[in-house]
Amino acid sequence: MIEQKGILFILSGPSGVGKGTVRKALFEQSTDLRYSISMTTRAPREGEVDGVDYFFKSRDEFEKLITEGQLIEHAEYVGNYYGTPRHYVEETLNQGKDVFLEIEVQGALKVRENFPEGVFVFLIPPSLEELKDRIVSRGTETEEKVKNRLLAAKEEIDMMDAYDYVVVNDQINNAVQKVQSIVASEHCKRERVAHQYKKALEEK
Ligand SMILES: Nc1nc2c(ncn2[C@@H]2O[C@H](COP(=O)(O)OP(=O)(O)O)[C@@H](O)[C@H]2O)c(=O)[nH]1
Ligand SMILES: Nc1ncnc2c1ncn2[C@@H]1O[C@H](COP(=O)(O)OP(=O)(O)O)[C@@H](O)[C@H]1O
Repeated sequence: MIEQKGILFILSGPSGVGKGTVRKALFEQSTDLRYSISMTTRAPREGEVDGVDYFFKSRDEFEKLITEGQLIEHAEYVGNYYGTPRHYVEETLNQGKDVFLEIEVQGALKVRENFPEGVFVFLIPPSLEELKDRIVSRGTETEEKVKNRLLAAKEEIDMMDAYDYVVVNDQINNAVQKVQSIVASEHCKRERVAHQYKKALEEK
């Protein structure tokens, strides 16, 4: 048996850029990636299922998870906590399977501290005007909140340099294809297959 850890992929970017949309489209196609379902204190939206979209927690439960060190990272975002479960991510990577996180920017920067070998992908909008249109058309924010999110987005876009890859979300399918290319290219980079051949030859 060849022991090889899986790769941790992190998709991040400003609010409203389309992270959720791209992630869902990616997972609708066949992929070997394992999606890490986050914990949150936000209330479920219509149609959302506990354990599928998120693990929905009370604030007390969430704070307990933080103190127990059960989260790799957590962030407070628009009044709610969001966090990545440690056990699932570490266990899955140790089984040699790739894990995919879709999280906001503060959390992604924290993941980088613990998983420097992770692959960080930053999703950007084709333009700030387009980002504004997407946030407005989603219809989940008041005018004031749209303004705040755009201000935050400008600061977040400045953090682009901290990432390994930048993907422009012009068309969903283009963005999904680019993410898939990144996954493929990272596999080649780490020479998983080459490594396996080498090992197999050594064992002969
Ligand atoms: N830091 C962090 N952010 C997360 C996590 N899970 C989801 N998010 C981000 O939290 C933000 C809010 O998500 P959500 O409430 O589902 O609303 P959305 O804005 O419609 O995607 C999005 O930017 C998600 O990418 C997590 O585990 N940690
Ligand atoms: N490539 C795209 N072209 C047009 N609209 C998009 C695209 N990607 C996402 N959207 C729309 O933009 C809005 C924000 O997307 P969402 O996935 O909720 O963003 P995020 O998860 O980054 O906050 C949604 O209404 C979504 O349908």
